[in-house]
Parts: sequence; C-alpha cells; structure tokens
Amino acid sequence: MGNVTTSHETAQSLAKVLYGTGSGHMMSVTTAKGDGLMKKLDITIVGGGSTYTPALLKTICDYQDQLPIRSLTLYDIDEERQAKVGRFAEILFKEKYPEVEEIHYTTDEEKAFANKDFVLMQIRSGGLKMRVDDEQIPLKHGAVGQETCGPGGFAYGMRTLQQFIDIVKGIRHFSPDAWIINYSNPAAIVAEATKREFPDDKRLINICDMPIAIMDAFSSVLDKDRSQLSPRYFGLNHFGWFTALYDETGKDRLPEIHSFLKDKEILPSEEAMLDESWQDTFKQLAQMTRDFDGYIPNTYLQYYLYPAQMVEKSNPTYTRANEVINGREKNVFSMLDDVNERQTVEGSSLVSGVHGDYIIDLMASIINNESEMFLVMVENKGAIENLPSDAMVEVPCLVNANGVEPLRVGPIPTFYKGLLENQLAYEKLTVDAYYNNSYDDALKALVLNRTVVDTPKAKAILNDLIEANKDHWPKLD
Ligand SMILES: NC(=O)c1ccc[n+]([C@@H]2O[C@H](COP(=O)([O-])OP(=O)(O)OC[C@H]3O[C@@H](n4cnc5c(N)ncnc54)[C@H](O)[C@@H]3O)[C@@H](O)[C@H]2O)c1
Ligand SMILES: O=P(O)(O)OC[C@H]1O[C@H](O[C@H]2[C@H](O)[C@@H](O)[C@@H](O)O[C@@H]2CO)[C@H](O)[C@@H](O)[C@@H]1O
Ligand SMILES: [Mn+2]
Repeated sequence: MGNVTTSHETAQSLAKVLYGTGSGHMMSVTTAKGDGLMKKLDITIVGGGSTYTPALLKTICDYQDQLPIRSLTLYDIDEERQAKVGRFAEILFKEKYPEVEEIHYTTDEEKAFANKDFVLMQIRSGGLKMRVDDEQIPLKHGAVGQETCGPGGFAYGMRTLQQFIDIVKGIRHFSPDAWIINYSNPAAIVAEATKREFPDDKRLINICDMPIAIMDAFSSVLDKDRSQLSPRYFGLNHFGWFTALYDETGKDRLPEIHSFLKDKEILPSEEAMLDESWQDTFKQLAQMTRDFDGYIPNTYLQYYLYPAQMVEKSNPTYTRANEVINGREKNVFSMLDDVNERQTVEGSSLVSGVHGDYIIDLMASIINNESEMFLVMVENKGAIENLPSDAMVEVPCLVNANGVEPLRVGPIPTFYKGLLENQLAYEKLTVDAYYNNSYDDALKALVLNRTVVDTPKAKAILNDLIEANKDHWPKLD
C-alpha cells in the first residue's frame, strides 16, 4: 500500500474517542468517555463510484480506532462503476477494517438512505464525459473552460440541481436526522439551491477542500503542520481570500507567505495535484499575490482575474477533463481492477489525501461536539457585514453536534466586495434560471460572469450549452 498522507490534525482530532448514548440510528452524542455505549456509525457515500471513493475509504480504514463504523453503503446510478468500487471496498475492509459489520453497494435508494448517521455526497452529474463539453464549449467561443468557474460551472450546475435536490429529499425521507456532508460541485451553485430548497435543514453541510490543499502548501513554506495553523478566510466557494494564518502562538504568518511569493512559487505537495495543470495553477497563485496587495486568493480566482491568459493557456480540444479521464480515472480504475483480480490491497497503488482527512475531521468534530474550526458554506446572516444576508458565503465556522456556527468576518474592502457581489449575482441568477426555466436569467447570469461579460458571446455559448445538455437541463424558455 502507498504512503498515507493524512495530517496530524486528523490524528489529533480523532484521538478523542467517539462515544454515544443513543440507540437505533439516532445519535445521542457525548464527548465524555465511558458513560455510554459506543455508537457505531452507519455511513453512505452517494456517488460511491467516484474516483475519490477509494482514497476516502482508505482514510476511513486508517482512522478506524477513532471512527467506529457499523456499516458502509456505496450508492451510485452507474451499477458497473459502482460494482468495481464496491468489490474493492469489500476486499479493503476485510483486510484493513474487518470490524465493519456490513458493506453494501447498491443502486437502491431505500437501502442507501435508510437509517443512516452520515451521508457523504460526491456526485458528478453527467459524468466526466459532460465535463469535457463544459470545458470545451466555452473555449470554442474564447471564454474560460473550467468545470466550476464560468459557463462550465453554469452548465454543470444546471445539470446537477434537480438530481441533487431529489437525492436530499430521498435521504430526508428515510433518514430525517442524518448529517449530509456535500462536496459535489459546483458547490457554490448547489449551496445556493439547497438554501432555497431546504432552508431549515441544519444538518446539510456544504464544504470544499481547496483552501485546505492551499493551506498545506503554505504549511510547507512555514515548516509547520496544517494543524498548527488557523486560517481566516472569506468569500464564496472557489472565490475567496485568506486574510490571516495564525500559528499556535497567535502570530499571523500570512505576511511571510506574501513575502515568500514575491519572488518564489509555492507548489502543491499532494499526490492528487502532481499534474502539470495543478502545478501551473499554484504558480499563478504567486502571480496573483504579486499583482494585488492584501489578501491571498484561492487558486480559483485565476479564472476570474486573468480570463484572457487562462484561455490562451488552454488547449480547446484537450482540457482538464481529458487529463482527468486519461489520468486519475484511468489510474484509479486500473488500481481497482488490479485489487479485484488479486483479491488483496497489499502491493496496490492506493493512496489517500487531504480530501478524506477533511471530511473525517469534520465528522469527528460533529460526533465529539468538538467545535473545531472549518471553512464551510453558510448563509451569510451578517458574518460578512457588507454582503447580503442571504448570500451563501464560505467562512470559518465552528462545527459541533448542533451543526455549523459561522464566525464573524466583519466588513470587507471595496475590491473584494465588488468582485463578490458580481459573482453572487451570477450564482443567484444561475439558480433562478433553473427554478424559472428561464433563458433570460441564464443569459443574464453568463453576462454577469467575469469570464464571459460580452452579450453576443454569452448567447453563443448558452445556445451551444443548451444543445449539448438537451437531455440533462430543464428546458429554458
Ligand atoms: N469540493 C471539493 O473539495 C471536491 C473535491 C473532490 C471532488 N469533488 C467533487 O466530487 C464529485 C465526484 O468527482 P469525481 O471526479 O470523482 O467524479 P466521478 O465521475 O468519478 O464520480 C462521480 C460518481 O457519481 C455518480 N453519479 C452521478 N450522478 C449521480 C446521481 N444522480 N446519483 C448517484 N450517483 C451519481 C457517477 O456515476 C460517478 O460514479 C464531483 O462533483 C467533484 O467536483 C469535490
Ligand atoms: O480537476 P480535478 O478533477 O483534478 O480537480 C477538481 C477539484 O479540485 C479541487 O480539489 C482538489 C482538492 O482540493 C485536493 O485536496 C486534492 O484532493 O485534489 C483535488 C483535485 O483533484 C477542488 O476543491 C474541487 O472542488 C474540484 O472538484
Ligand atoms: Mn472545491
């Protein structure tokens, strides 16, 4: 088996043993050791056939002492893909975590959703095949081709919402109290829609691990472990900035990152990010930091602040989606075939990463009522003082058995406010387009997006996207 790259933070936070006093599937949580029966968790992964599932399952196995699981269920609409991951899961858990009593893989909603404590959501509506269109169609018209930013994210969002909402309704029907941890993209659009559709659902949590991956890169510059650093951050998903990075003494280390980036680059260390396109993305982070004084942006800001350069760098007939199909997807599935054929994970190329760490840390914080800080997408309600109250913002939050409690960010300066208001309007209009079946809302959304702007260009892209998505989108009138 490959090296485990899980963080100290995970080990520390999970070192607090999980105890519960409840019976049945409802969790009654107490952090005090020994005052009740340990409640073993029933967990489902929706999008169980995802390329991220094997690494996540490895992380779960690595932290079995701290994460007691009774059953694991993988749910997917693609039976064949699911079966490959499902058979692998059976082998992995038999060897590495045999105490898990039940492993299921299924396409049946009731089996997947009934009596669960946690449901993790990682669907890709339309699959990587449609991601190719999302990225290549805008590029054909000279606009940024990216899966979550610009018209690509718009197209992906329009495909995802109905499926996502139906899944959440299904989960709530069978498991009203399950924690639903979503990181399916485009997370900003999904979060805006879930806020409208499930306004009172305190157990539906939208997260993204990109800031954590960036923090890992910062940590290596500071020769620290991520667990020793506490970020301050504000924005929308894939559209935010670090404002501070406190170390264990309370000193803000972000200025050191700023100085470092003046004449050097920070590269990601994660196995998952070794591809040249990710390395280029982190190089662009240095450029952004040099061009703008102040906060340090999320890498995704490159698409909004340098759209022309991004288009120029892209190959319109071979985008990141093609790289993933020929890279991660191929590698993961050949690893699965290998394990399934040899019936052992020993000697396989299975690795885990920050993605799984982040999810498991978050689950631990809920179960143990730890109130650890995570960046989560939440309804603003004054956290960012000068942005609308109903905006779905990504800010530091305390996460515990009662859910998510955002910390106050305060007012933000004009440049960021301007960018965020514009992006927010784009996100809201995208969700409006979905609910209103409205071509007009869709066009307005794309014209507002900084990666498009020009109306004839927006129309041309939209018309091509409608054609490509005719079997997936609601009909726009
Ligand atoms: N926010 C983050 O930090 C983060 C990090 C990693 C991955 N992701 C997201 O996780 C998702 C999975 O990514 P991937 O690259 O592994 O994609 P993938 O295509 O390999 O996996 C997605 C799986 O979801 C399944 N699926 C699609 N629609 C479904 C539905 N309606 N119900 C059930 N299953 C469905 C597919 O059949 C597939 O097996 C994507 O949305 C990706 O953007 C998010
Ligand atoms: O182009 P992809 O499919 O490789 O990546 C898209 C995802 O990129 C970010 O996720 C990172 C993640 O932050 C990092 O920890 C590691 O697991 O690699 C991922 C990329 O493979 C982003 O936050 C996600 O939303 C994207 O889905
Ligand atoms: Mn993300």
